[in-house]
Formats: sequence, structure tokens, C-alpha cells
Amino acid sequence: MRIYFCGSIRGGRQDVNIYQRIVKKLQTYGKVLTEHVSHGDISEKGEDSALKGDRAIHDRDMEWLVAADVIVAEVTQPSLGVGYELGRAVAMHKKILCLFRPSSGRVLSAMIRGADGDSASSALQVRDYSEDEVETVLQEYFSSLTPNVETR
Ligand SMILES: O=c1[nH]c(=O)n([C@H]2C[C@H](O)[C@@H](COP(=O)(O)O)O2)cc1CO
Repeated sequence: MRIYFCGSIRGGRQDVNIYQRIVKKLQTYGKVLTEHVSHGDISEKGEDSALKGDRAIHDRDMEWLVAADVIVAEVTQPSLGVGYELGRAVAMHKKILCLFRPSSGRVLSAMIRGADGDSASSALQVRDYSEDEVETVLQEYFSSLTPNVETR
């Protein structure tokens, strides 16, 4: 299974430790195409754009998004890039799990929470969670995926 993980980079790196926990768990289900999002050495300036350039980052990430079987996004720290990735993924009819921590005191954008169709089979699902239950929430989601989503 190919998994695209979305998390804030230029939107702020406050949650990088939780991104690391999420990616570690996701790697037990398949290949995480965007593992770099969880790397502690990527600052809020982003990947080294002198080397890659923003267009190269965008085009690579869109290729990965097309290739992905499932998208998992940590949406607590607001990020334009994550919002863009989610909009593109919805248009591609991908399966999407958005993870939000209400303990942050933030209120999730209506454009994300409102995209959840509210049924267990909805393509985009929003799960409120607390940090200590992150692995359990991921386990529940991946065990509920239909068997025709290719595994490993
Ligand atoms: O350097 C980068 N590399 C990269 O892969 N991204 C992608 C992956 C993240 O899920 C998302 C973060 O967007 P933003 O930087 O606007 O917070 O965009 C974003 C940047 C910087 O915008």
C-alpha cells in the first residue's frame, strides 16, 4: 500500500514529533511516500529549495498523490499546502483520513470537517483524537479499509 502523509511544513513545524509517531505507525501498513514531512531537520523554510525548487517539490508531490492508495493528513497545525493536497486528493476520489487534536484549542476549517460525508464509507473522514491514542486511531482506520485497497 502506498500512503501519502500530509503535515505542515511552511505552515509551522510545532507538531513534527507527532508527525514522526504517525509516520512510524503508517510504515507498518505500507510505503510512506512523503516520509520527509516528519523529518526533524526540515524547518519551516521547507526542503532546501536551492537544491530542488518549489516547482520540483510541487510536481514530485502531485505524482506521489496520484500514486497513493490512501492519504493521511495531520490537520491540527493549519497549512496551505496540506489544504491544497487535500483538495486535489478529493478531486482524485482518494481515500483520506484527516487527524485533528481538539486539545490544541483550534477549530478545524469547515472546508475540511465539512468534506466528511459523515458515514463510515465516506471517502474523506475526519477523526478527532488525543496524542496518546494516535496509534489506535490509525489501527482502527487501516483495519476498516476495504480489502480491494492493495496491502503492502
Ligand atoms: O518543502 C516542502 N516539501 C513538501 O513536500 N511540501 C508538501 C508536503 C506537506 O504535506 C505540505 C506542507 O505544506 P506547507 O509548507 O504549506 O505547510 O506540502 C511542502 C513544502 C514547503 O511548502
